[in-house]
Amino acid sequence: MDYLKQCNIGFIGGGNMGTAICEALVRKGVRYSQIYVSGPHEDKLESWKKKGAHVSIGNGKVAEEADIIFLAVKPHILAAAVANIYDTLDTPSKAANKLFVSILAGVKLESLENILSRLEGSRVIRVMPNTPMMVGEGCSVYCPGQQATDFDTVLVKTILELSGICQLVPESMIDAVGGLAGSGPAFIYLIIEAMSDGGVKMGIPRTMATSFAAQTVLGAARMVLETEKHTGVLKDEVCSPGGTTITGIHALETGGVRVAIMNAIEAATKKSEELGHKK
Ligand SMILES: NC(=O)C1=CN([C@@H]2O[C@H](COP(=O)(O)OP(=O)(O)OC[C@H]3O[C@@H](n4cnc5c(N)ncnc54)[C@H](O)[C@@H]3O)[C@@H](O)[C@H]2O)C=CC1
Ligand SMILES: O=C(O)[C@@H]1CCC=N1
Repeated sequence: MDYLKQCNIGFIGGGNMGTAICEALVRKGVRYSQIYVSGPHEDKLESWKKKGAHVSIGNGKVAEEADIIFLAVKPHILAAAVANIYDTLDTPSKAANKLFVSILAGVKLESLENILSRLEGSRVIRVMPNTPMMVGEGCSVYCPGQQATDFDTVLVKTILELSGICQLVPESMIDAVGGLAGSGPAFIYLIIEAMSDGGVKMGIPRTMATSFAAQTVLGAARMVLETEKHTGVLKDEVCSPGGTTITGIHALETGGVRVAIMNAIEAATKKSEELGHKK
């Protein structure tokens, strides 16, 4: 953490996920004066600027000033975004200090290393974070590239663990983690919204229904993590024989909820693999 408070941290792309990672860092004591962010649109950088980050339109400044550089653009933008920094890091001595951290869905280490090969001596780590990092409840994984040092790996794990859990996984698992945990928050928002709709249908005011739904999801998640009981056991503890819950479970099973959720994670994983095959 000491190093994190001294180094400069860059974001090539300051959108939803870049913002979530930055917020996680700032909550733990990194200063906005250490943050460098770039993007093509001045208006989208305004909120970063107001908080005290250094903003720039081209990506060269971020590459030059930051020690750790998050690649946080959409996957199809990557090559253009990196090409934009070749002129800045034009000697091995400038590139050698740089650690790139890719959060891009689908893009493999091999492609990242190819794209960054002109920046001799640079290193890369592929990670898959999720937006709840913003509120201290992230779920991230990482996989180091060939040139990454032990220090780089510990550093990236430290950053991601500032805000939730983070585990090392083989690269072959990252697309599936993206489908489960990267995309997962959106699946859960949909479920919370549907629970809220159900509550409203049965007469609960909307604000109350949404907060009850969200707290119920939070409470159930903590029960799974803190009791370490099997989810089936926890479910059974809520279902009284002939009661309300098992009646609701029957309705869910009739609607194919398990299959729908499994299909969603399979589809998201396959989409991530597909993104990795596009150049
Ligand atoms: N949003 C999420 O929940 C997660 C996203 N990711 C990955 O994070 C990456 C970014 O996703 P989001 O933040 O959601 O997208 P976003 O669209 O919110 O942010 C992307 C940012 O890149 C900027 N940008 C566009 N062209 C650029 C260029 N040439 N140079 C520099 N910046 C440029 C855009 O102005 C925008 O601010 C994606 O590759 C995605 O796969 C990974 C995990 C979760
Ligand atoms: O939807 C996407 O492609 C990104 C990757 C994981 C979450 N959001």
